Amino acid sequence: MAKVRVHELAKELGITSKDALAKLQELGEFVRSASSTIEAPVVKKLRDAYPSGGAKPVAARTSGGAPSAVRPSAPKPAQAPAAAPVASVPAPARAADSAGSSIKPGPARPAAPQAPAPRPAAESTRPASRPAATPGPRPAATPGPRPSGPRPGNNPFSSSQGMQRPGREERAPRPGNNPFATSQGMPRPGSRDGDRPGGPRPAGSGGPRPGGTSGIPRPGAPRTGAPRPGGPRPAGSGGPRPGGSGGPRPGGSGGPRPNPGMMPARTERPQPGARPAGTGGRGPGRPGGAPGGGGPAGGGFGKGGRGRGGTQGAFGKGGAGRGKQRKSKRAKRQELEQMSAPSLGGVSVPRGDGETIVRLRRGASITDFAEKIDANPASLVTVLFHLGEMATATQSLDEETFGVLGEELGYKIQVVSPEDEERELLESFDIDLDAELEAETDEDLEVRPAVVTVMGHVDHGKTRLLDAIRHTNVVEGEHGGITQHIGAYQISFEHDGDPRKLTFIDTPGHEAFTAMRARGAQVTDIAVLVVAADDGVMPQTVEALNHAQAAGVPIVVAVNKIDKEGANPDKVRGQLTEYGLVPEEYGGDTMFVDVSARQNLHIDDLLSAVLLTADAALDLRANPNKDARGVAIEANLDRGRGAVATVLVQSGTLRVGDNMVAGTAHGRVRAMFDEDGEPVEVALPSRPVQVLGLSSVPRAGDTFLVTEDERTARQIAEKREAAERNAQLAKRRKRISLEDFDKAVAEGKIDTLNLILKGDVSGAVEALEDSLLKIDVGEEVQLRVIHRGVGAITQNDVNLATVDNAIIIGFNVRPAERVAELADREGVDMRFYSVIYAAIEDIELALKGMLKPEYEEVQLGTAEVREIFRSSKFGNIAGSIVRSGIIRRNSKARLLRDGVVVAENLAIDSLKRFKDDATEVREGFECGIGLGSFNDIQLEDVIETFEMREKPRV
Ligand SMILES: Nc1nc2c(ncn2[C@@H]2O[C@H](COP(=O)(O)OP(=O)(O)OP(=O)(O)O)[C@@H](O)[C@H]2O)c(=O)[nH]1
Repeated sequence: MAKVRVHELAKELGITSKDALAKLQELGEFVRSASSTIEAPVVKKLRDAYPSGGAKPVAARTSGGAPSAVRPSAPKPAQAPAAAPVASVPAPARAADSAGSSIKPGPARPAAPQAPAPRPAAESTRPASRPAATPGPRPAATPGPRPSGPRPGNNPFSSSQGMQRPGREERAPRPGNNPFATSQGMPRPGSRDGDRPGGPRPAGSGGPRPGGTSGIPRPGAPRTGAPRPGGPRPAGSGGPRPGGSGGPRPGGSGGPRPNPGMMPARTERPQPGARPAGTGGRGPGRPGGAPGGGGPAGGGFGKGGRGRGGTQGAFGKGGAGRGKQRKSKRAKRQELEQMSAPSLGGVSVPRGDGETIVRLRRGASITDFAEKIDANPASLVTVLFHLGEMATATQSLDEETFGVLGEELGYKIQVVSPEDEERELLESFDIDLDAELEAETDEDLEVRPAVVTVMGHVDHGKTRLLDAIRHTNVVEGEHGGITQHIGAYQISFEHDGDPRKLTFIDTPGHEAFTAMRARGAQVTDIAVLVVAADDGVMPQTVEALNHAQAAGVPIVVAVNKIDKEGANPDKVRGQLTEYGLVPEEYGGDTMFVDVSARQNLHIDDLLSAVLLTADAALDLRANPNKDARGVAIEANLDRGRGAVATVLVQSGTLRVGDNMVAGTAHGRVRAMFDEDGEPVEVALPSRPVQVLGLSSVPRAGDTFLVTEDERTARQIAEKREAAERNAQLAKRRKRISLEDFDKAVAEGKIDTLNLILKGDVSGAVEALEDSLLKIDVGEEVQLRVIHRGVGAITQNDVNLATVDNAIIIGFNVRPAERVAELADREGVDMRFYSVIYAAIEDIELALKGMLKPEYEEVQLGTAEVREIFRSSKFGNIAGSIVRSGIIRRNSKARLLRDGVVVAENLAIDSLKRFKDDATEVREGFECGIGLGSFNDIQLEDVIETFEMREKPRV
């Protein structure tokens, strides 16, 4: 939003630019040239000086929040204390009081109470309709201009204003609160602040980093999520905390209205090509961000820099002394760009050309995006809000949300997928697994044993069957070792006269299977589905079946317990036909083998069936002549031996002494053991072995690989850990939800709505499924119930939903506590119903793209305004005390006066505790609140904050 330039205003007032400039100087406002822009209060001053001039309210033109371009004259000889309420508090007093109030009483109070009559010029932004609370006349109403005399005002930089005190000589230096004025300042015993170049504390000095360097980009430096030099940290915010304790954080506050004209704080010599400091907190395309570090301690919240400063008081501090002269071409250009930048939701953001690709890591936040496009994160939050999505600047967003935002702004956002992330990670270590596989020829590949998982309903004999199979091992007993459970084992047996091997995952049940799949590990080649012939198909049979089918793994059915009375293998065959497993003898392609695990009946037949199915359906070959790659099956921490992991080699050969990384664990293989506890020197593809020597315990399903040296392994592990942390953050948002299902379909992301149905009784689940399947879904989408079951929603359900992007429907059932947490972490949408029709209606609406989320307002907290710090640059800052709940930055807000809402649709644009940016401030504490461009704040106003939360459907 453009600000008024001197010549424009002069024209409006019917005077020449020269006159206007002269008058401004007379009024104590140094403005460089006729084309300089001026701030509302200065405009007001000039208007007041020419009362007959145009009466168009200029404040409205600047109310859009554009930062000030006022060039206050510097240095000023003396100034009024009116707008600098707490600057004169001696430093020790501030320190002593640091735990409590940031708004000091006593001598630090503004002089306003002494001068109730005229209102400061800055208040001219107040809507005219408001009843004037001040009884005295406003300056504007004063008949006749007062050309040169000092007048009450709140411009701390103006030499010609200030509250005149009786008995004081007008121009004599007086103790004031502008630490940058050469001729004033509360004398401090022993203080040499005034002598120090750059003021008492260089602006934004929050730590040891020189402000100048904070703007230097590091080309090619990978971003790990941590703040870095050249990143979004604002000028001089050198504090160790991300975001800097002193400076405006990328969250967008702290430097709510940065001054475009100012150069980076503390950057005496701007470095060519250096990124302007203060990126995080500044407006699009603006150079300075100079308000930068919140460092100044001039007021309750900060002090000024040298020579000139923005706000004294709450957010106050000055920029570098010579900023004015240093308004570079770039600064001007950016100012111009900003003026012409399109705005959405009242904010200006730099736009892409629709082709610009922005790559973001998983778990990236608006701040990360803002950094890439050089925008103000707070503006992006606003834009996103106008697009119907709510997020804070630092909250991790999912790809879809970024997509919406990017599209609006003309950027193509690519969120790096987990696979790409892993690939890129490995590529950075010169490891390219895909290229490795592609380069393999038939000569390199050798047959490997199939990897089998046994699944089935509880008590149908999985464990017993695994035992029976293990005992068929023809080489068993050769080593005389004690058989032990290591999570997997390999057997050798003869099939059609050939010696063959099979590897069994020895953790029966589909839990492990799904957990591994959820981690992207496809370990199993074939599933053996155990069904007790006397019991038939049971809920977990179906669940296991669904899991195997979802993974596209061929199934062999073991009809167990045929020795038992009442065993009815045919019934099992018939039942499973209904689930798509048609026995060969019925003309299907699934092999059914009747066995008795207890009596060791037909176990060989079962193994043959597994082999035949594997040979028929799968190409089981791998290259053994390379470094090993594989998956961790299970792991535990052993007191004596440290981390013990059972890994399955999938390709290559694993050797003792190899350096390996498994998930986020790394180390050197100290020793390997097989399932008989025998030491192993080498492990070929499909061979499970127990490995000693890892730094920590990997998770089941973590992939492992052998690296050239230990350092590489460690670095990969560390990077994976960082990536995982980020991914966790991103997952907190829903993967797929009913509300955005149609959007996902429209974007071609999915074409099937996968559902998992859980209910309290099977009748209800069936009824629900029947009704759902009857919904006319149209041609573009499909509805698939990938699993249904009776009972509470389990971890497995969530895992399955994670893998297959499904939504869980709970009918009269709830998830266990930890399951709800898991779902939340994984971003799985769970919905609960107690009326079937409600569920059907929601699904129907979702399929039609008509299910919109419902939001309700939830109050977060209230704060009472106790002090108002006026700043021509940042607008008014409400020095407040939190009366209830919490005040959170970026949250929505409204302003109440005497219980009546006087302003809606506000946002906590900036939030400070003392000089530091705060994310939130709790009840009982004081803080400085900036409401963006909204300035009509009065003492005792109540700022109420709230957020819109999605209403759960019932
Ligand atoms: N008669 C008979 N009983 C069997 C057979 N197989 C297993 N059982 C018995 O069935 C019971 C359950 O067997 P498990 O092997 O523990 O079953 P599971 O499926 O592993 O059970 P969970 O681990 O609880 O899921 C045990 O008492 C076994 O002895 C069989 O072929 N015939």
